Amino acid sequence: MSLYYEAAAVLANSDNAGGSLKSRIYRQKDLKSSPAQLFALITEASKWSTVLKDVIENCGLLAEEKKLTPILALLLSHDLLSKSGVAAPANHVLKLAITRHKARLNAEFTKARLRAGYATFEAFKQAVNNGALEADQNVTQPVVRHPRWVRVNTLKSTLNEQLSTTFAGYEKSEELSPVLTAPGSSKLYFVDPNIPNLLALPSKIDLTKSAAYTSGKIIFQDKASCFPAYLLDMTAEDGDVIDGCAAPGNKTTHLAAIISERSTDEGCGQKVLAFERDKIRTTTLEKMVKLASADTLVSIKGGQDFLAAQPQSDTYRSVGAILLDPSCSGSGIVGRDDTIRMHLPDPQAGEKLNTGRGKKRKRDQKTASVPKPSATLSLELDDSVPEETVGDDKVSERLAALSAFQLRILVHAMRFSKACKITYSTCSIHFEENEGVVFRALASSVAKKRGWRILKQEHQVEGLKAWTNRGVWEDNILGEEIEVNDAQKKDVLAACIRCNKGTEDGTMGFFVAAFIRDEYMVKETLGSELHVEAYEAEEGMHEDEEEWNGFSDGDNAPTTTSIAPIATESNKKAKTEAGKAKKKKGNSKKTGRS
Ligand SMILES: C[S@@+](CC[C@H](N)C(=O)[O-])C[C@H]1O[C@@H](n2cnc3c(N)ncnc32)[C@H](O)[C@@H]1O
Repeated sequence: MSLYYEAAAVLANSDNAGGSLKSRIYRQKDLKSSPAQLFALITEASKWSTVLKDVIENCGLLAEEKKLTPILALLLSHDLLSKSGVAAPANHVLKLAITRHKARLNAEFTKARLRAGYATFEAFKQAVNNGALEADQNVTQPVVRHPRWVRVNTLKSTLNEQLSTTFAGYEKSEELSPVLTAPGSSKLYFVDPNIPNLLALPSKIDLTKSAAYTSGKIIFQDKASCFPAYLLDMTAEDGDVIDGCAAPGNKTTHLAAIISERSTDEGCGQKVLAFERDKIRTTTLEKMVKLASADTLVSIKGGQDFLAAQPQSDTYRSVGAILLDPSCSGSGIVGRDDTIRMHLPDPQAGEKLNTGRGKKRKRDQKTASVPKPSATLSLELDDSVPEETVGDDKVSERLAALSAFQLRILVHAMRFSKACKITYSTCSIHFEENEGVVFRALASSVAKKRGWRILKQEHQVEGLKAWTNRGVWEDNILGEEIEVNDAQKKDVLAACIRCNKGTEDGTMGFFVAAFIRDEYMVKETLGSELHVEAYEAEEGMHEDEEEWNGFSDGDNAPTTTSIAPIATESNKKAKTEAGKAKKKKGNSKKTGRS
């Protein structure tokens, strides 16, 4: 089969294969053409497809050449009109079918160029490469696209080095908005003001082949996804940090980079302990950690369930901070704007032209007509490694199960003996998985006993303190068992950080909150771990928490959640304990004890 038949088969997708264009091509084992050649032909032809559609229709090509389908006509005319020429032997049936029309196609192409206002082919080509002919560029309001966020991996490079190498020749934008509306692959960058070493670039910039990307000096990571590691604000005194849900490793490598940047002699030897329950995703995590040169700082707990880690074990005695980014509904995830659109010629266009009525009139009618939706093929260009695996259309029915799991994993993190900082994040937009989990965790007896509280906005790291999009409240979700007074509600919501998708911030939908506790509470609870365990058993904490086995386990996930109720006798006891602790803190302050 020739290159053109193979490309047409991929595009027609007759076997209804899912996935991006790349995966459709690379999945085919019996291809005669090289996958790279197929990919290049399809992507290049798609860029020109709005022009070629008109050219082919105006020539009446499809009415005359019954062997050609709209897709074949488009691919062949692309190659015929480009310098490369048609890649087939001179007597090949497809080559004969297209070259017969070379003169007319050329003439129509020249007319199309002049109509579009380009004096030379080179100028026309440049405009096409910059996406100037994309349908969405013709509307009066510029299209806002999700930017390509690039984090400079400071374990291997610096922002300045990247600006003077990978992004040399790029223009600096002082605002994000020009990057969001920049056509095609314009060379423009914006230095993010909230997260250090983060750049925003126009969505279609392809850096996948750049040396910086292939060598791990830059990492593609959405801005919002950089919040958790940055909000944790690790210092050399914080000891080790656990990443409880690590694959594919964006936040793990970010944590490693922050630890390394801030390391002092005191912090020497600080580690990231990266748990990943899924064995296949562990492989991705390992690759990413290695590529980022974070392997000396990260100890991967591959195939291990964070919930099975014993918080009081000596192994975790030096863990002072925990980052938790558990599985969620993924409702905040935005598809990358890597879709290519192939505008196909109308097979009947030529027949209309040949009915004897004036060609010009027909052309005008055709130009004015709205293309049928079926005449455009849309394909995702690339597969990215999703941070989230859950992609289920029954998600709304399962929010309760997800939030029960998220609460369980967060409360588990709160049990670690020396941990004083936790960040909890999701790429979900649902209250149930976000603020709902935060309020429930704060109301748990573990949080109360161990002195966990929310990290208020005013105490957050500079770049995030300034972030204005904060937590939201939804009535009738938490249920009567959670008592939240207005002042608590206000404080906690102000401490929660939200990102919305499709806004001028250019982020995905995301949520993050941080919890802290004072070191004196660590000492208090360390001194009485046995008491704490007994206390939690008495509270029935472990029995109350339900197991969430993930969507892959079928439909047996629980649909309800239960947590330790807030207004019980035992909670009153917790309040008394907290009161005692407060008193002790006051005393310790007086005595100078830290
Ligand atoms: C949202 S993704 C994490 C994305 C990651 N933090 C990043 O930024 O690249 C959640 C991951 O947690 C893993 N996971 C879920 N439950 C877990 C558990 N109990 N222990 C360890 N890993 C878990 C999932 O397999 C999945 O890879």
